Amino acid sequence: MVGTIDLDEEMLQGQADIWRFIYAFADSMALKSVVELRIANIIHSHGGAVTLSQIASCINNGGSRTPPDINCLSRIMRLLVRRKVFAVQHPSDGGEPLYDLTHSSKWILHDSKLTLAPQIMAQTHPWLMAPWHCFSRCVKEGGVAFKKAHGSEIWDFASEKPEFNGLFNNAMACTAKIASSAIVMGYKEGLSRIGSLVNVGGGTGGLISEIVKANPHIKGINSDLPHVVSTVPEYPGVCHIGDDMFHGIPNGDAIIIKVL
Ligand SMILES: C[S@@+](CC[C@H](N)C(=O)[O-])C[C@H]1O[C@@H](n2cnc3c(N)ncnc32)[C@H](O)[C@@H]1O
Repeated sequence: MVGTIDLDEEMLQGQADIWRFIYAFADSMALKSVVELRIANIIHSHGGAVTLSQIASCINNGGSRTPPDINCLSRIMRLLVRRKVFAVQHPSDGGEPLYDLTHSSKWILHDSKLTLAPQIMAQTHPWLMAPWHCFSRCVKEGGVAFKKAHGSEIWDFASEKPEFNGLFNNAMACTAKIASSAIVMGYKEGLSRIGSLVNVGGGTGGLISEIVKANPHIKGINSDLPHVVSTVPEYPGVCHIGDDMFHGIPNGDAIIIKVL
């Protein structure tokens, strides 16, 4: 048995840190719940700060006659106010607190051009959470956490499960959209000098389509695995090629690879 612990100030701080780590997942779970409930969109659609009752009245309960649990909602919102995802004002007349968006919650609006909502839904989904439970096995046995959790590599799993394929590709597409304007600006000069560009592992093609939109002289080629390109939308000036990059990469003047 390890010796007794001397509970001095540093040990107590150490204990507090461990409790914080134990419940660190609560932040992402609370975030997931407000994305599922579309709380940021509800506040946004009111055009300003709103009460919890107003928010609750707009939650889509899927036709259920049970009203949303405001007490539960208030606890989730209290945590996310603390994390600065939402802001709260307490009216001086003692009226109900008013909740508003912050710079963080503007990133979790559904259907916004720049949003991280699909990324939150993917990363907090049990499919993508399960591998995190396999870290110690990875240390003991070696190997990849995703395969330990699901029995197959992530890309094979995606090709067999359309729902996971969609969830993952939407998450990638939203982050590609966020980065695309910086890439278009950052590589402006290089892009002006090429006639064709291949995005290897380009997912659903959002990045290459933005590059081609800003540089219509470029022929864009989006290359990814067949189960990904079979679901992608058409973009003017972009063709999609479904292949394994280890078997070959389509010809082009230049290639771009982002997060592979
Ligand atoms: C992490 S995602 C990134 C997607 C995109 N590049 C982005 O930044 O949003 C990795 C992509 O690589 C693709 N990929 C994985 N293995 C591949 C392979 N062997 N050949 C072609 N694409 C592959 C996946 O299907 C997926 O779309």
